[in-house]
Amino acid sequence: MWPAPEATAPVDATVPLPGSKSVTNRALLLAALADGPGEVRRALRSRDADLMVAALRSLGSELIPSDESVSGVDWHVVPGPVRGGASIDVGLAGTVMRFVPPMAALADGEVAFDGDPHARKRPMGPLLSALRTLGAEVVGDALPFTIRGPLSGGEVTLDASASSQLVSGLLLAAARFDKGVTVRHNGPPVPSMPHIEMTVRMLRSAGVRVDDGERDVWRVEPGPIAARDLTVEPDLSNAAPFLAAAMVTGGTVTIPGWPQETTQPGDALRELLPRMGATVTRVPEGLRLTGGGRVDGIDADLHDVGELTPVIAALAALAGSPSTLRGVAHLRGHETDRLAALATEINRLGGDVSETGDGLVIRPRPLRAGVFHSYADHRMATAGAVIGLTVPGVQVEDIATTAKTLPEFARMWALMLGEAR
Ligand SMILES: O=C(O)C1=C[C@@H](OP(=O)(O)O)[C@@H](O)[C@H](O)C1
Ligand SMILES: C=C(OP(=O)(O)O)C(=O)O
Repeated sequence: MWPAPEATAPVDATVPLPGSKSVTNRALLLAALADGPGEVRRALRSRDADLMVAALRSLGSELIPSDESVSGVDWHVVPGPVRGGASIDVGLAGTVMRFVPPMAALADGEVAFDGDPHARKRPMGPLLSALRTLGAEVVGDALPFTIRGPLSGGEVTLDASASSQLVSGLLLAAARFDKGVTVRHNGPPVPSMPHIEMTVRMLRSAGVRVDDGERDVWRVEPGPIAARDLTVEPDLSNAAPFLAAAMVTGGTVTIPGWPQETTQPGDALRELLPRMGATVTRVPEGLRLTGGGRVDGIDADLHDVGELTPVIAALAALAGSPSTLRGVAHLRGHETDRLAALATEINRLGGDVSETGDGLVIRPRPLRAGVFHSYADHRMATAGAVIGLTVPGVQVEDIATTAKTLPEFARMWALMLGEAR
């Protein structure tokens, strides 16, 4: 149990954030598939990133760290032929469970995958069926499963409405398939499209030809993936709880190094948080948010930026008017069923949250002390921390689960509050 610190004054802090999980894990995998040694700088060090590093090493690449500090690590990556015989632990990392199997299908031996208990429930079926269609032998439709390549590539249709990562995973390794790949989505809209855009842009930056001109169709041409020297952007989704702290305390938080242009969904905070009453400006130091002393409810479709939902829901629970969050049915397949978890935990503290088919309706009520469970979900834990800023006596269970993407969270939170004025 972590007694969530209450804010005694408006926060006034600059919060440097480590690298993006999504960029780090794509960059490492592309470096391991590249045509020569490359560098991934200021990479995130966290459970999900460590699992990716271990997976790539067990498939035959060398990853050598240098310049390691709390803000990240520089990796020198020496790609090797993709080899079978490995057993890969994906933990609870969507980026490992969906991005590594298509790469493993390049090996001509068997590769076994398993993960945390809840990882076995996360959607994998459409990706594993796609790998079968493309020529791999796959045993299993969810974790645990085994893959035996090599596959040849070609055309495949899948329903990616459960997760954009099902598409990203296929695209990331596809230039190394003999025939490349054409992926067609057929089903309800794909969530988290900015993450597919991130995949496409990172492939193009590595010299891979990608055609995404037709809606829901992606074509990756076979060819080399160029070795690169890449610096990872700060994780903008992990900016959410810190920016939220400025909102609920009527303070100011500055995030250094906010990119001018990015495919990270966290960039949508610049638009969403002003709709909830914040003032957001770009300053020479980075992105600055100032809270107005009160939080407004919001009606928002978060389909493209689902990973922001837990912190937005926490803010909504502390707002002065009701909120409706829509378009996020796929959050039921995230680290936990996030819609059920948010409703249960906010209601446990005296809130009034109901689940809809694709989101949440949140009617603010005065909240009281109690335990906020995190369900092994880093973003549930940070949502609990936000609520605890203004509700005395909130205890967040398993704050250590923030290590999935931000191992230093509790220390950074204390540091931010220490800078309160
Ligand atoms: O490709 C990625 O890096 C991610 C894609 C999204 O997954 P879903 O499409 O499953 O929401 C996002 O929620 C996740 O945190 C990271
Ligand atoms: C959904 C998330 O993670 P994952 O990469 O495991 O899907 C997330 O970080 O919010």
